[in-house]
Amino acid sequence: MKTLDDLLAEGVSGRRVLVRADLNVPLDGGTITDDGRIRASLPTIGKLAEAGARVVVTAHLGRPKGTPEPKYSLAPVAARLNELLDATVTLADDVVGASARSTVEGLADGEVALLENIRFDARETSKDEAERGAFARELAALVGAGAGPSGAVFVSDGFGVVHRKQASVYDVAKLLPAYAGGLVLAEVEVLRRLTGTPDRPYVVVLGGSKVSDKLAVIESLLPRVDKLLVGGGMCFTFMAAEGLGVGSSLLEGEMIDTCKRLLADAGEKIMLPADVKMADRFAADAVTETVLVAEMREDWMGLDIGPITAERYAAELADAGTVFWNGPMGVFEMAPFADGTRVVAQAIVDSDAYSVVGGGDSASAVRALGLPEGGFSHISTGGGASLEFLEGKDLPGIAVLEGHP
Ligand SMILES: Nc1ncnc2c1ncn2[C@@H]1O[C@H](COP(=O)(O)OP(=O)(O)O)[C@@H](O)[C@H]1O
Ligand SMILES: O=C(OP(=O)(O)O)[C@H](O)COP(=O)(O)O
Repeated sequence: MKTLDDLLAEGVSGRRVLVRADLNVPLDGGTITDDGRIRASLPTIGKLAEAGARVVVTAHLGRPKGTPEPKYSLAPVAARLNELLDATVTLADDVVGASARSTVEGLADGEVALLENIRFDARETSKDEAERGAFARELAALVGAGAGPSGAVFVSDGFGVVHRKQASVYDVAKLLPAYAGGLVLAEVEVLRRLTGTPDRPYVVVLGGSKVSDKLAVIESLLPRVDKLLVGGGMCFTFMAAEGLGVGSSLLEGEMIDTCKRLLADAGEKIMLPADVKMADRFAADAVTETVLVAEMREDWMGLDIGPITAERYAAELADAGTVFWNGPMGVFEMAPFADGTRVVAQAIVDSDAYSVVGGGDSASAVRALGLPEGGFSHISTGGGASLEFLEGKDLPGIAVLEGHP
């Protein structure tokens, strides 16, 4: 795999470099509530700009449906990048259209362009390879796909998206000389430690809201771990599989049978909540009640694990040798539903385990709840990406850099 250092050694002055970054930060309206992913992307973009490259950054924000939507504009991200980088950053109004072309054309050496949200074009995430390929060709053409030592190149630095077989992550890497960025390399190096022979017990904590993505990972992860603690939006599909009513909590109906099978196969390995904090609506000032899981209210939703559960999970974590945590235990962004995440995160900090936290929102929770970042061995920018890496899977965005897509 060729790396950013190889590219810098070749020389990038005056060359156009397309960088795929993961700048998918949490927003409250137009305000970035945690800029961790932007900061994590600075070294690669900064080194390229400093070396005189004309840097074209591409990234996504949220999950728009393949058309421009103002609330998913990268404008707040461009503004933050401008503040943090020692280089001028210009945001194009579109992805590969007239604005993108003129912005890229207008770049001087050492300047940075940010293309609008790459997911404003439906071809980015298409399952149809030909469609994705056509889009990737437009992206490559934008930076001018000329071969040779002065030609355009691609740097893959969005670790949080390397598990996605998408045009700007995967297909474009086949069209331009492709290099692994510093962030991707650093993340992979740390996570390798967890795929080798992790210190036991190896405890994985799973929560968050990307339920179907993550349920799919559990099957291959289970044989590798000693305990799986489930919380967040993840737990209700398991509870439904146990025959419990979960009210209007997050539920992945199509995965109930999978959860039944996982529970039957895993025995004691999977731990589920004993109690849940429910709310009458999804709001910080909702009416709340903490109930045992057998007593969940029909028209209410579970927005946090309860205190009995949090203490049980904390006790498991206290003795762990290795911990991987992805996904908040509740809707920590609203104070009444932050306790479960706080208790679990604090237990990880207090343990002597080698601990990795992964995911945009999980990392943001660590900072928002005031936990010491140094209390974790590593804070990864990727949740789904690190989970799939730990499964032992070949991630498309990395395999393509290694030349065996
Ligand atoms: N019980 C729940 N119901 C709905 N959403 C939840 C629940 N628990 C946690 N969440 C939400 O999950 C989101 C994070 O999920 P996810 O994207 O999977 O995590 P990460 O970004 O760390 O990988 C948070 O914004 C949080 O509000
Ligand atoms: O936020 C992300 O992943 P994560 O929530 O698993 O950490 C990445 O930006 C990938 O986003 P996606 O899951 O919409 O492809």
